Amino acid sequence: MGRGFKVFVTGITLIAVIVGFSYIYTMQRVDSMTVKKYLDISQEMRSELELLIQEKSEAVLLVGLTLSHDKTVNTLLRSKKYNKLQLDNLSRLLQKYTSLKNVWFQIIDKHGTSVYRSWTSKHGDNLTDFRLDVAKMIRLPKVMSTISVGKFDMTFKSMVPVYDKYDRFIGIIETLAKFDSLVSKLKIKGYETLIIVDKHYRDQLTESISNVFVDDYYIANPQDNDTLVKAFQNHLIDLNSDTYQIDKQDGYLYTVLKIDGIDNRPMAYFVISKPLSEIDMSAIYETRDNIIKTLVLISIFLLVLIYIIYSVNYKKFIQQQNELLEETVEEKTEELQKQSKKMQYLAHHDSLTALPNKNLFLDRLKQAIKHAKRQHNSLGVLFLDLDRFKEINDTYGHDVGDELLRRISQRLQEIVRDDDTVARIGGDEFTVILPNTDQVNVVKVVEKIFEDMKRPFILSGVDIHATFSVGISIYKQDGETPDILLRNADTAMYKAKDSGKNTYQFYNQQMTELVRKRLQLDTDIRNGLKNGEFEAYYQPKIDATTLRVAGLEALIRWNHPTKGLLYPVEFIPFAEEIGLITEIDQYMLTHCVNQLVEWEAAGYHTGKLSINVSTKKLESDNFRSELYRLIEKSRVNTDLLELEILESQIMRDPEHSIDILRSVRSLGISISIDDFGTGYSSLSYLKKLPVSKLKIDRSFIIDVPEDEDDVAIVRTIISLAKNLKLEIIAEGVETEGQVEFLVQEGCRNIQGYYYSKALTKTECEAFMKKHG
Ligand SMILES: Nc1nc2c(ncn2[C@@H]2O[C@H](COP(=O)(O)O[C@H]3[C@@H](O)[C@H](n4cnc5c(=O)[nH]c(N)nc54)O[C@@H]3COP(=O)(O)O)[C@@H](O)[C@H]2O)c(=O)[nH]1
Repeated sequence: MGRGFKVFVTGITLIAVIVGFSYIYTMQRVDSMTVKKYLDISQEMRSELELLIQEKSEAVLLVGLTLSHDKTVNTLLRSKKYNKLQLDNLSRLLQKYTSLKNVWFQIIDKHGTSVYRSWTSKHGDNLTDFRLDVAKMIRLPKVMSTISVGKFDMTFKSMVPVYDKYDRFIGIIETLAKFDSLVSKLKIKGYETLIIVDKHYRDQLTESISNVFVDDYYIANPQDNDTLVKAFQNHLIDLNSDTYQIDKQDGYLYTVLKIDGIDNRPMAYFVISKPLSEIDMSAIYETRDNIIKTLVLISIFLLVLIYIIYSVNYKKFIQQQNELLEETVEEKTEELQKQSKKMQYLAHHDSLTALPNKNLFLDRLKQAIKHAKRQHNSLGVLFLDLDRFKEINDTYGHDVGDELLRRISQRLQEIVRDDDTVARIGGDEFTVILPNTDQVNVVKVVEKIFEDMKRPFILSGVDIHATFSVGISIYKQDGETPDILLRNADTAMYKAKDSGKNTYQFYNQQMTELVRKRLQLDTDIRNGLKNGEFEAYYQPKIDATTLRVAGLEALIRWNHPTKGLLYPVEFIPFAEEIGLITEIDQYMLTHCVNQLVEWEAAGYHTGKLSINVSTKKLESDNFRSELYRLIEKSRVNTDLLELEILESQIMRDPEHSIDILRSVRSLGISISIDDFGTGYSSLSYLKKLPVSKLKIDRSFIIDVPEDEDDVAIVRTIISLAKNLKLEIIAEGVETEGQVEFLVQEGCRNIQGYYYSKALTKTECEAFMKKHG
């Protein structure tokens, strides 16, 4: 897991914890504030009630005290004329002018007998028998203010002793008042009040006013609040609770003020209520909202902070991950490439010798064929089968056999060129691709192999001689596809086996012979050049009008040690094919230039001596420098030197030929186009070529002047030479008619048997003396 992600998770967790704790704190804070609010309201309601009770008690006491000093009351008590008392009027006045509603009076004499009741005419009954407070007052008269429960209801009560002028106790003024005003005053303050008398007064309230009891609890003012009565009936109000109570069902807050009686037992309960909806909770909600707002702001701040830290870290993390990924991808790619290379290598190579196997061989052969096709070249396929390999295996064991195969493959690779492919396609079968080659060179490679195999392989201290039977197929005469070439080489290999092993065979039997001959020729030419078997013959060129020598053409002859005198046609084309023509040309150039120098020195009239040069020689890298050196060394008169180049060879690459011929021309040497008319010269090139002479090919001369077509061709060539201001010569002239025709047409330089064949040096010297 990245650092950025850790920061993110930690941050979110932190926010969640903060939000959680803050929520709990907020709720607790709201709860405690609500509790406090309810407690305050509860306390306020109680205080309000207590104050009202106190006020009411004091008011009732004050009325009692005032009456105790009233003369009429005093007189009446002393005279016992009680019926004269009219205190109900006082009740009415109080109701009218004060907040004291429903006030009653009772006058009790010093013996405890009720002598007057303002609410009834009943009197004369002694109260000490059943009223403890009255008995107490009689014994010890003193002012008493209390709340008490009678047989009608619960009331405020004051008892004030009355004294005569001699301070003798003569009676008691008892003032009674109901709670109505108190309830209505609380209502004004927004509180509903239910006054409940404890159940142990149940029996005492024989003439109860409200007549409503709930579980023997007397409800003093049921008419004031029906909801409260029902809540009490439904036990939603706990009378003994000394704190507030919440009635969520009806939406009220209750608080109970308990008042004990004179006997210290619970006497009455004032249930004060306030609708929850009227309690001002705005301060609490405001505080709650402020806390939430602060919380939200802190969370947003933390979120932003975390986002910034996270994004910074995340970018780093992504970058690290990318780098890591790149590294991993690179490593894996390298690994895969290595594995793939290894797999490819194994799929394409022989495990014993590490040589290409058959698959790779066929693939390489396919490529070589494509290349040969494009370049118009041939290629050779060798199929080598070890002779008597089974015997070697059986005699020396498989390990030696394997080692032999390994060593053979090493040697084969050393013998061939880098471009060649050696493959092992079977137990003792090897194949070789020799691109861009011909039959002769193929055989040379095979013979090199045979030569190398003459060296024994020393394995486990034993000299082992290995020989091969080799089959050869050549693209494209023996096949144009890898399969066919391989199959034909294989077939040829079997022929080689049948021919007694340790030999090679071309797929085409005649070719084997031909190649053998050519190979022999190759060796012979090299030896001939070394041994001075080649000789220059010279054929005179005659000016038919003067019959004098106009020039000489050097023509090669080969004094073959076994075959006698050989003409160029028997070896020049082959020498061109295998590249030896350049050495032959060099030999002729050197030899003829020196001969020319010699003849000139001797005073022979040679005219221009023309030497045949192949374009291979012309195009060779050092041709110009060699020629230059030769001229320098021999001090030959280059005006007497002419090179004859075949038209067909020039026209293979005329642009290139132009450059070379120009450089030759710059040395003062003339250039003649040989066999003109057969090489399809383009007139535009002809104009550009730095040549000075055209030689009409013998094939056009043979049938003139009889053949009209040849006559027309010869005329055209002569006319072309004239127009291009080139010299003209005809070759292969054998008859007088041909001479006459040519002279008549304007070609006076004649070469041919009519005048002379090619002559040896001595013969030529004699000819020149005669026609010089
Ligand atoms: N690169 C080199 N090419 C050479 C060289 N020497 C010769 N050649 C090439 O060989 C071609 C054949 O030459 P050759 O066999 O010597 O024949 C020449 C003449 O003997 C023959 N000739 C001449 N007159 C007649 C004739 O009246 N009748 C007839 N049947 N043959 C005749 O023609 C050959 C000369 O031809 P050309 O060279 O075209 O003038 C030869 O064509 C050369 O291309 C060499 O040293 N290097």
